[in-house]
Amino acid sequence: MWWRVTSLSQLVSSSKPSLLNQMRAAYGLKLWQAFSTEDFKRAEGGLCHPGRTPVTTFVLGGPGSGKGTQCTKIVETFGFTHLSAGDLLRKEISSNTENGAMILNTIKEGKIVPSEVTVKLILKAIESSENDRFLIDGFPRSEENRVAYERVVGTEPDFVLFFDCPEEEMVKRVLNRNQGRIDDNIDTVKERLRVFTALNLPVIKYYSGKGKLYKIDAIGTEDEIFERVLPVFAALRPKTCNNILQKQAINEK
Ligand SMILES: Nc1ncnc2c1ncn2[C@@H]1O[C@H](COP(=O)(O)OP(=O)(O)OP(=O)(O)O)[C@@H](O)[C@H]1O
Ligand SMILES: O=c1ccn([C@@H]2O[C@H](COP(=O)(O)O)[C@@H](O)[C@H]2O)c(=O)[nH]1
Ligand SMILES: [Mg+2]
Repeated sequence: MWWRVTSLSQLVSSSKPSLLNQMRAAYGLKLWQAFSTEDFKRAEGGLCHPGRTPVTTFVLGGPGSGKGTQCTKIVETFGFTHLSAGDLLRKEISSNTENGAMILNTIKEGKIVPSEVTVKLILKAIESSENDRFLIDGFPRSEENRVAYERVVGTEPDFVLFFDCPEEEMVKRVLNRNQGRIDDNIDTVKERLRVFTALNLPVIKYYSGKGKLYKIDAIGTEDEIFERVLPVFAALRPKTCNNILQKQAINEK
């Protein structure tokens, strides 16, 4: 069985010195500005300012499994910044950027946008944030995405949540979502499920093998599911919840 709940002692972030960090220090560049498409292929790792070691969590699961819903709750309770790869891509469409039309077609078809586009958007969002803990929702979608992220960023996620939901329930949720999403229709959902099984499950399996995966049963009410998520983040409390603890201490005085 390849599902394995990781030991809590592994929730420690790591950083690597990198060529790009040195370049950025020298030229005042943000990492996402520092590579062109060509550079992207050979970029070395390195995400943040020297000494900045953000906690990153990938949040995975099929379409409609409840990733976004649970991320909202995690943000409220544990002060993470929620970066939904899908939302970042949809913003490109609504802002009419150079990749907007390509992204729109890819999402309509339920396929995966090229890694260089998505990784760049994620890096830009991380680097624009003051926070040091991030939920990266709906990414990586494929092994190719994963390898591209790790090559550019230079670190792996600290841990990975996987919302495990039966297909029938996912289809029901997506078709009832009512948020006007172009991909919330039965044909696109079928393709998204196919892509999830073919390309995303191998990523989930990879992190399971590394002992980084937390598999969460995604059936139940939103609150019941959040109860299952809580223990994963409770282990991070001393490191990641200083603000919350400080606020509590002030209020208790
Ligand atoms: N536990 C739940 N029970 C029933 N409905 C839920 C539950 N959690 C979320 N939903 C609803 O299901 C729909 C999909 O949820 P959500 O958008 O969080 O999924 P997602 O995994 O982010 O999907 P996608 O990958 O398509 O973005 C939403 O309308 C949400 O309100
Ligand atoms: O890393 C990513 C994330 C998303 N996409 C595309 O966007 C849609 C919608 O994503 P959600 O996470 O469900 O909001 C997805 O089906 C892909 O087409 C992507 O290509 N890469
Ligand atoms: Mg979502």
